[in-house]
Amino acid sequence: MTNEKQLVGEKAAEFIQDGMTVGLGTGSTAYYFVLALAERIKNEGLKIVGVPTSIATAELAQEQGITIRSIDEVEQLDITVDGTDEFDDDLNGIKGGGGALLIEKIVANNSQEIIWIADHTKKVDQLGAFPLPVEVITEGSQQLLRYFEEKGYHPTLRLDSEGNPYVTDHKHYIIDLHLEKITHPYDLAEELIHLVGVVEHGLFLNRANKVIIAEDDAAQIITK
Ligand SMILES: O=C[C@H](O)[C@H](O)[C@H](O)COP(=O)(O)O
Repeated sequence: MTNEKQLVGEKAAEFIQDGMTVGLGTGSTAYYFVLALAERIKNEGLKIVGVPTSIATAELAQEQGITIRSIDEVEQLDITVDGTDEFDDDLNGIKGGGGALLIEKIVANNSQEIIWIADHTKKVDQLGAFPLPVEVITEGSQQLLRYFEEKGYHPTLRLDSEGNPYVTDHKHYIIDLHLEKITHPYDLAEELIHLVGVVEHGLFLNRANKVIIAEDDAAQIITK
């Protein structure tokens, strides 16, 4: 059986050119991109700088011998390759299932081109079946949970494998909103970002330029 995540990760690595500064996404699909990029660096002598979007990706990139810099050590990025939890026909998406949405969004905002890589399950007609992650500061998180409950957003505080609140790389909590259908993503994004205590949310709207998706055992490129 085809490993779809590996297929699209390897395809995305073909888009990287010598001399580029490259945003390195987070998650089980981005993992394969990082491995494929490291292969190209070893085999072809590409000189690239990677900007990781999480501690986990920074560690992986270092293990693989990729030169890394933080987002504050580069002026801007040529390209970012990242996974996604869902995306629709407009290439709007939900990200943050792996808890890395904050730096992923900062890196995305400073990238000239953004490619998402996805197995076939990630394409949806309407966003929302995947719980929408909202990164919040720890203090006041109970109040935000109550607010979301009252709004009918069906919030849950994300827990780690031991049942404790999940803590992000930047020491925040994540509240997942179980919305099922997001009919007005731009309005929701606007509401969330203005709530005091919310650091960032996982709606990535009008950001990706391309999605590489696995369909029928082949990598298909969807361009905006
Ligand atoms: O926080 C995690 C990121 O947004 C990931 O890119 C997203 O969750 C997709 O991850 P995966 O490729 O593991 O499904």
